[in-house]
Amino acid sequence: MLRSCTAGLRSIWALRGRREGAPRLSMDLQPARRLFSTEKVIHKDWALPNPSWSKDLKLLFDQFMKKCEDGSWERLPSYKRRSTQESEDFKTYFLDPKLVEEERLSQAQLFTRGFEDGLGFEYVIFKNNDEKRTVCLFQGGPYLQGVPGLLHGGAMATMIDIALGSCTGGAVMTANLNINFKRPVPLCSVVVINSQLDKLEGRKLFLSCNVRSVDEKTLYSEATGLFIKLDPEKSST
Ligand SMILES: CCCCCCCCCCCCCCCCCC(=O)SCCNC(=O)CCNC(=O)[C@H](O)C(C)(C)COP(=O)(O)OP(=O)(O)OC[C@H]1O[C@@H](n2cnc3c(N)ncnc32)[C@H](O)[C@@H]1OP(=O)(O)O
Repeated sequence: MLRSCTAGLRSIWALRGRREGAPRLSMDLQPARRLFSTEKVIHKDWALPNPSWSKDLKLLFDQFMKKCEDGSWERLPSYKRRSTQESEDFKTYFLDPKLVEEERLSQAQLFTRGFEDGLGFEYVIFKNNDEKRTVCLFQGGPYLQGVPGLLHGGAMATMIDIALGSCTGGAVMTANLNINFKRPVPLCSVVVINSQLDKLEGRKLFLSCNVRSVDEKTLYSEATGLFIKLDPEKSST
């Protein structure tokens, strides 16, 4: 497993920088072109295959894309940054302007999308709206190591949080996350996170998920989460 991971790393480094394109632009470019390139990076959809994806991940991706054809499933796009409108909406709930400098905020990005291709979180989420459930395909790269050769539990927790959150829609916050780690996840392997909305009670959304190997034989983790719809009348900070 580690050998294939090293081989993967070599090709990852060879490809390094190609995905975003923009950072490789030389500094003598006109400001307008730089701005255009930056915009392209911000609006790039990261939930699409790239050369670091393993055969398993690509195969599962293709299977779910087929399921999307009749409209029962949809692939959720994933961006590094929220749109200006979304950010403004969220600010009304909890962002005290005194807490984060505007300049810092302009640099903010979703941390799961902050790694080079294949080194961190590679994932895509498919949603079935009628059944109120999602399937997240996740390949955790070598920079997410905890115990040597294994995925860090915090990285798994992050993906579980995102997978459960993707079942909710709208402005919510995680209030409680409860995870049972049953088997360690090999680094660079692909896991499937099946999440569902179990119960909606006022502003409270109760969700659960399991994390399995691609062949479904290994149950890596089980988790439950409580998400709370934000109340526009209340500030959370
Ligand atoms: C613009 C949005 C765009 C969305 C796009 C969607 C795109 C989908 C795809 C991407 C998905 C990404 C997901 C990302 C997920 C990341 C989430 C985080 O990291 S979040 C970061 C990590 N999270 C944080 O930092 C959250 C920090 N915590 C908070 O901000 C607040 O505690 C709160 C907002 C969670 C609730 O506050 P508040 O609104 O004042 O609510 P109350 O106190 O009034 O309670 C209401 C009800 O809930 C009960 N209840 C509450 N808590 C618990 C609990 N723990 N245990 C049990 N119960 C609890 C409470 O008893 C009451 O019940 P009842 O009496 O009605 O029966």
